[in-house]
Amino acid sequence: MSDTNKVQLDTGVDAAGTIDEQDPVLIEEQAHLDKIYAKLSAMRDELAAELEHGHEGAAADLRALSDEIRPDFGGAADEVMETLAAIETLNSVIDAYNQYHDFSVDKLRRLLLLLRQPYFAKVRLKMAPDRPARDVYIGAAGMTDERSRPLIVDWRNPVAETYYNQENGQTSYTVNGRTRTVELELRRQFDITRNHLNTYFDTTIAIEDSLLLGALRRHHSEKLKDITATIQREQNEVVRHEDVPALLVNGIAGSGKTSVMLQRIAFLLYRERETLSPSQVHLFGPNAVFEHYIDNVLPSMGEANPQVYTWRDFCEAQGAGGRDLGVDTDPASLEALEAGMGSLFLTVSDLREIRVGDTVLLKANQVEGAVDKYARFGVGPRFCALVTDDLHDRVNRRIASMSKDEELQEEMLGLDVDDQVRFFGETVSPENEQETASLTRRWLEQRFAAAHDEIDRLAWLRLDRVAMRMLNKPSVSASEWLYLRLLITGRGDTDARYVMIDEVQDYTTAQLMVLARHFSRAHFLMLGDEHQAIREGTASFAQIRELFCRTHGSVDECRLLTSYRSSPEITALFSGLVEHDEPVKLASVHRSGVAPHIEVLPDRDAFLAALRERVAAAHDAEGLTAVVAADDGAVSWLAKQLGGAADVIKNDRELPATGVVLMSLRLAKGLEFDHVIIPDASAETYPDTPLARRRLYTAVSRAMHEVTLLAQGELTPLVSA
Ligand SMILES: Nc1ncnc2c1ncn2[C@@H]1O[C@H](COP(=O)(O)OP(=O)(O)OP(=O)(O)O)[C@@H](O)[C@H]1O
Repeated sequence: MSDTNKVQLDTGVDAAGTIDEQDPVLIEEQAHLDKIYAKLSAMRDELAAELEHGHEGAAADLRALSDEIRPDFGGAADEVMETLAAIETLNSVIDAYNQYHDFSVDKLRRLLLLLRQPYFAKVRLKMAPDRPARDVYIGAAGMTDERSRPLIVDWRNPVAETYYNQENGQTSYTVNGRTRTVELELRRQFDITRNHLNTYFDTTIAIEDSLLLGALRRHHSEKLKDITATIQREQNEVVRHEDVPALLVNGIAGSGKTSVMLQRIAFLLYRERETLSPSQVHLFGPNAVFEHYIDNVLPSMGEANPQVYTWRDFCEAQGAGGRDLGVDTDPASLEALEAGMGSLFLTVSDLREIRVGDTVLLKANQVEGAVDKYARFGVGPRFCALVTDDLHDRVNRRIASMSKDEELQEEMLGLDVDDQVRFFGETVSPENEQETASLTRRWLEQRFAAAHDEIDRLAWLRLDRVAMRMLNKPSVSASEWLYLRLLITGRGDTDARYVMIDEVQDYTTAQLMVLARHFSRAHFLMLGDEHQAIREGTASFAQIRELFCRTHGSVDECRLLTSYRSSPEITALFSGLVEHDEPVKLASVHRSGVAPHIEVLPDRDAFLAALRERVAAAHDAEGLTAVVAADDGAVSWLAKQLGGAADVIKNDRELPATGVVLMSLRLAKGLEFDHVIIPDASAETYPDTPLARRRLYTAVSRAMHEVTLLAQGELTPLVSA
């Protein structure tokens, strides 16, 4: 936080930290809270009762309405019309009930959220010089009273921007693209638990975020928490950023990138609630431990989680699993595939028959027939769409001819009652040859429905073989396979609206090329820290910018330069590791803490004794300590040496709240701990190379309050003892 930020002026707490019960502001605000809390409670009770009775009422109404409908499709035209009209009425009544029900359930969800903490701030705003100022209370959700007057405004509402701007006096907010200038007379923060006002903070001269400092004093928690009440100004610029095709956030370790990304998802789900569903938002994280770490944030804000993947999950979901994952694929090979499309011709050995189980529905030469028919268009999206349609037709024709096969007809006639009901919705007894054939066809269509899915997922094309030939390589990676499929089909996920990539500095240009093409219509939010690129060969921010300018037209950028995680001492240690030509000034908002402990041990015995001593001490301390080793080999060796003293974290494990864990740097990505012990801070593991520098920066910056570096033999030249 900058030096210009001053301590707040008024609070309900005196210098000794005791609450002044006589403080008139505290009394007035507690009275307001009592009133709002009582209203929220009454609304909750009323709505819960209404929903309960509504269920019974709705069920009775629907029964009565459906009793009135006499299905009559065989009678005169006007009777049929009448029946159809009655069904339509019934459907619209059901829709109305559903809408009412959805609205009520959503309102109840908001009420329950607010009853935990009705609001966390208020701003007093003068909307126009000749109008009196009005108070706006801001909370995790919005709520109006029975006359539609706002009781609490959602933090994502445009007017709440005046709180996050952290400006006193003249400030502004944007509604529907128009900027409104207003006068902020008061910005008051509240610490509230249910109906109890613990304290408040007024920030009337310059802004210091007292709530933030309070929030940061706490210990590590096993799950990341939302930061709704304390989003800082630079972070708010990302959360409320206008909707652009690609937004790249470059932020130092602990600057809140992950938190900001989740707040932005909540913001988008609110602002676009009419059209955006969480399933249209895709989030890429570094590993499964991280996935568990963040999975509570959106639900705690009353929003559903998006689709979360690691690169591996994505490849597997796309059917590209089982290959090398392509994290080292050279972008040049994807470019070579693209360049090779113009001269690509398919031969019969590139094609595969279409089968379901043991039944071959189309032989490879029949598939070749479809391919040859459209070869003149050249292999690509148009060709692919035409071949696909043709293959669907061929499968349908094949099923039609199979339905005349006597053996298959016999098989259909022999279906037991359960299967008949499953396939036809009723039991059947065909009366003539035509009916038998028609039922056999319906049955075969369902039995071989998977053939159509196979056609759509390009099972008829031996993509690996084609790619190997184009690249002249003995095998292809998942990245190459996926990219070629995208080039041929021209379509990835066209329904996706937003793709969020956390830790983007760990992706290669090739991986990002695949994602940019797969989610070609989606808007991207990419967040990362170039100093935390822990693998060789990943994309630089300049390369990311260049790629997305090409694929998405433009890239907007935001920077986050304050660490909200680490103490000033730890921030100084990891910012000292940033390569020197970078003119960045990194800051911590924390009060001073403990100096880093750096110890060089002469031999293995001395090293292990020191490590065991530190681990034992960590068990007695509060919070969670992580021993972060450079790689999996080091983790195995240390696990043996430490015995049960440290809990080894492998992929897909949740973090405990306290104790000591042992994990590799790769898995520690994106996480944080009260205390980090780096057991291999030697010159051998962390030599003076740019990669080792970034790896050490990443390891050190996982620490909130304490960091210990132990080196056996020579200390890494990157730090001084
Ligand atoms: N505005 C804020 N208010 C309260 N806490 C915050 C705020 N911003 C960040 N934090 C806290 O700081 C810590 C770091 O945040 P986060 O993990 O989102 O940072 P990051 O930039 O993704 O870190 P890294 O890149 O090092 O993994 C978290 O504990 C988060 O809750």
